[in-house]
Amino acid sequence: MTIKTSLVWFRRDLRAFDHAALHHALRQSQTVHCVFVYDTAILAALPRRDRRVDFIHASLAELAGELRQLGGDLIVLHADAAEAIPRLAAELNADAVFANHDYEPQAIARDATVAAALTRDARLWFSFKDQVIFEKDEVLTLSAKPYTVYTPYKNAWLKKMRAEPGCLAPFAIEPHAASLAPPRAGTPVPLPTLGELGFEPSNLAELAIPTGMSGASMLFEDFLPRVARYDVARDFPALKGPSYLSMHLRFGTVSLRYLVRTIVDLMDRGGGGDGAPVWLAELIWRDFYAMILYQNPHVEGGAFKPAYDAIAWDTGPEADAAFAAWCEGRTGYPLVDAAMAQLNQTGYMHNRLRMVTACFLIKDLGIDWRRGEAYFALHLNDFDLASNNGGWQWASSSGCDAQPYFRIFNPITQSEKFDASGRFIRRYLPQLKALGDKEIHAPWLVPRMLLEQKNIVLGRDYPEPLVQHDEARKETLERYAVVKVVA
Ligand SMILES: Cc1cc2nc3c(=O)[nH]c(=O)nc-3n(C[C@H](O)[C@H](O)[C@H](O)COP(=O)(O)OP(=O)(O)OC[C@H]3O[C@@H](n4cnc5c(N)ncnc54)[C@H](O)[C@@H]3O)c2cc1C
Repeated sequence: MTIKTSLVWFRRDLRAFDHAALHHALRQSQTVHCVFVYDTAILAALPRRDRRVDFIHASLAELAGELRQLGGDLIVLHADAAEAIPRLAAELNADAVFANHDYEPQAIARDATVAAALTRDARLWFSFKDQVIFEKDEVLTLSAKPYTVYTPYKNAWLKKMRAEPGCLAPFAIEPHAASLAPPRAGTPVPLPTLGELGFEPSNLAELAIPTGMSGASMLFEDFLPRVARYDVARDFPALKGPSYLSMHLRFGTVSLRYLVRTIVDLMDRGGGGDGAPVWLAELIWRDFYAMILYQNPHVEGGAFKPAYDAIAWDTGPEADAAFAAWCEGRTGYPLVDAAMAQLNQTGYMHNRLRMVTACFLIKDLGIDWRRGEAYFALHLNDFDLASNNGGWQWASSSGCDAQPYFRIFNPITQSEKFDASGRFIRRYLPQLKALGDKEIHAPWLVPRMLLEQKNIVLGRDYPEPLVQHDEARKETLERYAVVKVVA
């Protein structure tokens, strides 16, 4: 079928290469327009200084530039996307709109609204898998059911990837770029400024967080020589262990197919050491959680295992005060507080620390995991509903393949093990700098006199611990007794 005019709607796929929707639109259409919508339905809930909006803003400038290099253009709107896309399709007289799949419940509902409006206008809606390698029900158990346990899912995923190598093939853009619609009369229109969108610049540039396709490529180049040691280095927050690509995967400034292809090729050539398969396994976790959310939309707001919804969490002013202390990094547990400072100052948090802080909120403070999930959603640069929910439900033991409810991280032991010399803690809690490597993990255990010598007064320079871990642990085991029978 040849379509006269199409519109490609960019969402979480801000790149001009290896792009499923753009590839299909170009191959099937005579003329292809491209659009990105700053969706007021999403932006309304965000703080006015948001690194993600900054990131999108910078990444769109690069995307628009790339599309122009290819002979096309990027239309950028600031509107309610569900109304704006059918309206723009009508204005352009587009016969079809192309986009890539999204698996979040609100996005699925929005896309259904757009598709219905297009159909009413006798236009077509096409969407494609792009942000994951395998989606929906592509990886099923032998009894044709969705997996709920990660390791067998991973094995089936790997087997399918080997059996169908085409799943990693790139969706070429350049050879088909002649179909891109040239800039319309009166264009290029300058992209809206952050101010015009109602936002202020965040500290993204100050943090030197690389943006756009070039930023993603730079991070991956930097990571490749380190991948062989990823299996070890990834657990120590003071080290440059992981790839820092999560924000790019979130906004699609990098192609997941390219990442997987590169790592698999490396492994096939005997490279990548012990780290490459571990890193690949993390990318598979991402597919796994996207599949879990798609198959079980009830996880947004409720426990994957419904029995866990019966747990009574602490509420009221004391719980609110404890939650505020956790958010602001004032729990008195240095590793937890340093991790929260990292999140609050940079929007990133190391994976080990996401586990530690989540576990602390739920199992030391007795606070509903959904409150922590929402806080992360607001502050994480890489916030992704599926992975964030999966991570929180893992920590609260309510998720698929979660840690057992009786497994409760000891925040001091975690600190001694994964930040033994306190390097990470000192980076974010300079007021504890003077403490020794052994003392820094639990300052309240350090004799007062010694603290005084170091000019540290608990309660003045750093908080007393909010709870005693051993007592909190006992309370948590009692709290979880309601699920014991079904766990
Ligand atoms: C409570 C909690 C909340 C989380 N929230 C998010 C979130 O909102 N967005 C997000 O992308 N990740 C989330 N994660 C997963 C993980 O912490 C981050 O993906 C990782 O820290 C990002 O850093 P990186 O890119 O350097 O990762 P790397 O270690 O380099 O891993 C490479 C990529 O694999 C994927 N990945 C790694 N670990 C996981 C995982 N456990 N689950 C799913 N995908 C994974 C990410 O896309 C990541 O960019 C969460 C984990 C927990 C425990």
